[in-house]
Amino acid sequence: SFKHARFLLRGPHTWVHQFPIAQSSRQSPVDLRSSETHFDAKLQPLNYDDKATSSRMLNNNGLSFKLSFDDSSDPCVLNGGPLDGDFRLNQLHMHWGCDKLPGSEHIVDGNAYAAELHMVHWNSSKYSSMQQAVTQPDGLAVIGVFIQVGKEHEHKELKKITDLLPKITNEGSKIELSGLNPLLLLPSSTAYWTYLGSLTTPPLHESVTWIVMKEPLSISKQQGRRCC
Ligand SMILES: NS(=O)(=O)c1cccc(F)c1
Ligand SMILES: [Zn+2]
Repeated sequence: SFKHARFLLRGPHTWVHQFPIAQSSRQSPVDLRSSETHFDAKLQPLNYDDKATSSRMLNNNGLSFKLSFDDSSDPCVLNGGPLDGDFRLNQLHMHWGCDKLPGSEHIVDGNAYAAELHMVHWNSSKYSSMQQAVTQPDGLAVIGVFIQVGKEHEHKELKKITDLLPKITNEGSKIELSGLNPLLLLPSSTAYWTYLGSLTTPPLHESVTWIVMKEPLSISKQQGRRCC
């Protein structure tokens, strides 16, 4: 939201003054060290029950974009994986760097990616809105998908988003985007890491079950240039 945008400009090291939770126990992002992960046979495959058709793309803070979904009617529902119950897709957004600077929030064995897509869902089995769920320890599930700049391979569904970026360069500008299928934004491999964490930006609520896909998506070099 706008009121938190100014913290993004100051950087994470300043957040602890306003948000002491930044020093707490389940803060995200983390460095995912494969040697410290373990296979959990109880984990189910991720499942999307339905595919959202309508969404609104917004340049939410001049630094990034947010694609908001209508999670009241025709919800896009995620379940399975580490989740108990249904989680409705509320918004998706991306964190990116610029040119050679990586922008992913999670890193894997110390390596960062060019960008990271976040698909934010709230627990509609237990709560009645995103606003109510966002402060609860089992309130949110965020799927993180790493993005690397590939050679030719342009990810079709992601292209629907990056092609629109030049149209929302100003803060607060909005554009409709219908027919996006979040399922197609997931990589072909369903392998994922999962851990209990938090929002990665203020207000840093410790309400997120993170599901980080192991396989990155690729975007072409010129698509990546639109993200600067
Ligand atoms: N970057 S993130 O942890 O997905 C996030 C930050 C703030 C609000 C939100 F709904 C999701
Ligand atoms: Zn995010």
